[in-house]
Amino acid sequence: MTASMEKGVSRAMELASARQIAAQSPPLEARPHPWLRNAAITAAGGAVFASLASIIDQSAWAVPIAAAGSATAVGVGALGYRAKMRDVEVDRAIEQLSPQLGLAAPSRETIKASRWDARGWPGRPGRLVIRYASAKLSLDEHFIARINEVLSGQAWGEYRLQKHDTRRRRIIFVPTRASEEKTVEEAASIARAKRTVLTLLGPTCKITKTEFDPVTGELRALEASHEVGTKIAPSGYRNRIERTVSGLLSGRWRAKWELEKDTVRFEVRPNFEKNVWHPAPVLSDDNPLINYDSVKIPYGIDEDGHVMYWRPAVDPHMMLVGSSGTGKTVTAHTVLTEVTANGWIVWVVDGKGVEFLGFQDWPNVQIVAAQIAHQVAVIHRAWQVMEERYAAIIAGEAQETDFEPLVLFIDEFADFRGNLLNWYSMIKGKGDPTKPRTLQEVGSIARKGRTSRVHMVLGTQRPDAEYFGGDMRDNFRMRVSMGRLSPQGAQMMWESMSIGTSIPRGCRGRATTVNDANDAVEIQTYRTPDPRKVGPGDEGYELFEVLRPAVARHPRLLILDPEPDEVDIDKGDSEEVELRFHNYAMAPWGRAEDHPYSDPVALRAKGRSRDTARGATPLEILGIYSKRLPRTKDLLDAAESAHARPELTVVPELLADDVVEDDWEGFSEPAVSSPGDIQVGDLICVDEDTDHWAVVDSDPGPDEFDEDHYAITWRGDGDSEGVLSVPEDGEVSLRRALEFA
Ligand SMILES: Nc1ncnc2c1ncn2[C@@H]1O[C@H](COP(=O)(O)OP(=O)(O)OP(=O)(O)O)[C@@H](O)[C@H]1O
Repeated sequence: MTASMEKGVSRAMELASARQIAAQSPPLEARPHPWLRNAAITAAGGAVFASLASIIDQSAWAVPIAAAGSATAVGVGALGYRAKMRDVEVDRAIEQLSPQLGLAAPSRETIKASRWDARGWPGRPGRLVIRYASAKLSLDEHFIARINEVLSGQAWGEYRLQKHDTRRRRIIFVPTRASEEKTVEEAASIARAKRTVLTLLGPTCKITKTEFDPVTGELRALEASHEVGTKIAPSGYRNRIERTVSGLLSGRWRAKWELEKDTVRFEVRPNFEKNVWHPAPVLSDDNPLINYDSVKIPYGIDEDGHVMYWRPAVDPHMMLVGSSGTGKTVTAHTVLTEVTANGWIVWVVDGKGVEFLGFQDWPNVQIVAAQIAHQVAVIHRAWQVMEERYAAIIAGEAQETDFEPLVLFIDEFADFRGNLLNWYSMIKGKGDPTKPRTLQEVGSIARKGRTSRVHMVLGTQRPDAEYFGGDMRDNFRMRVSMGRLSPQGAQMMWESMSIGTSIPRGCRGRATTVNDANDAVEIQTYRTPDPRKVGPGDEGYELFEVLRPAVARHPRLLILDPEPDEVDIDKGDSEEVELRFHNYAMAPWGRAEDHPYSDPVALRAKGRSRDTARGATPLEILGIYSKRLPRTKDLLDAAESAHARPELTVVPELLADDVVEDDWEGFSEPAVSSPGDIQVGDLICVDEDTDHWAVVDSDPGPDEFDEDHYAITWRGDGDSEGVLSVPEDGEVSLRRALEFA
């Protein structure tokens, strides 16, 4: 990156005002201020009178006269010096105001400062009368604001307009009242804010309102009307304005545009919470037959604290997308705990096999399928429930309100799909279709599930066009994308190359979703502890008490061994019958309490855990575990049922902080690009010295403050953001998402 690129917006603003200051030549000639001479004459006069007193034999008066003379001399000197300082300050204001008043050279006729108050040194004028020559100036509606900005930039505090007499071309400013008085710095920042907004939104812009923090007195919001609706229609332009205003004022600012009304509100952005623990579920009724229509599942909050909800009766299925470590599973756990608190049935297909183990004995979770044969069975049975309910409605034997809702969670759908296809290729028999029916069943639930109250929560790393195209995608209107999306992922998820592409990577659980107004918004998802990983004394543990449903309405279930097809001995079939896909899909189910030896929860309760030392090393898996440690048969024993998961103790996951992420995964090697070629979603180096890279979050466009420059808005990995100004012929170091490189 070139040195000129490091110039940010604030520098552009400084330049803009520097240009004006440069225009104010020549400076005023200093006024004569003989304060030292006057003080000396006064002191000398005192001395003369003191000596005269002695001569005329009144020597008792000599000392008092000498003292009074000295004191008067000091007073004369101080007043004279103060007058000089005041004149210097007024002259400086005159010089700075001349360009605003359209004068080629500053003139002392422009400002008359009077009614000085003695607060501070050398005091401040209680009234400033400003005269201007051309009536044309007053036609510019920013005229007064600009003058006020210059006045606020002096060391006198803040002023307000008292009177503008356009006929006599005279403006009177007085200090703001004590109650509304701001520090010089605050006043300057307010003036700068107004000025920035006026500059960015053009001469038709009017500041209509300002709001201050009642406690600190700081500017909190500023509203404006404008007539540049067409110009600001592209979101990139609005983004640049927002970021420029934010860069110039203290704190993070955002803009709320009312495009139809041609108004905008700039306001201080609330701080986004980084960790929001899942609040206790709010329930009206936990009977699923009664609460069905009203259930809303909260899963996070936006930056203003508004809660985001999934309403299954309105949007039947939910899709959670996000790459590894973004918080997808935590959000799925949030949804699961809410769904079960409402008394709804939950079935889980745990694509990775370990993410939902902690919920195996959670009330109202009937089954957690961790291995592929069971997962196929769970999906098939959910599909069967749907079909039979559907058939019952068609036959007039039932109606929707008769059905208890069932939510099928499929976590890590892409992993599951891959495993399924592999597994199917191994068990597929003669006459079986080329692809397992399971995938069709998922599609079918997505399309028809709502009528029979069979819902899905589907999590996956990326929404692949191959299986989320067309219908399938449209049936998942409730979507959450966790973490930062690639531009292509954003197109798939949000039909926009930019939505969700600039989520800061350093903020776990940060996501994009759609709010009730159907706008895409950034949210912080709730954090729900995982019962498998969080034990007594750990952070979040006490939450289980409020999250765990008080009543288990639905019994835990197990998938039992599949039954082979009946053997036709007459036809000479061998006694060894291979299990086929349909045998697994139709495997019988039973209540967990009736099958303690197949129940992983019961087995775990019996305390069959792996020898920890043995589990810590991969040597055992390689079959070369040290003979010095006794080899136990626990693991094998635990697998006495062919399909029960033998082990629930899993080597702990690395903590998020321990993971050294590859910052550039999915991005190209750095290359040099011209600013006009930069796209939303590119990573650019915003500071060469610190090697600070950030993601571009809107299309680059002309820099309103600097001719022949591009302004590029960016967001960093934390909650930082900014705008980079680059000359049109300058260069930017860039990494592009690989699918676009
Ligand atoms: N909402 C959240 N608030 C705070 N921290 C979170 C949140 N969600 C996730 N995290 C942190 O991020 C870690 C990873 O989350 P999670 O396991 O849900 O990711 P994931 O997207 O499912 O990843 P993977 O696909 O690898 O399982 C969690 O262990 C937790 O420390």
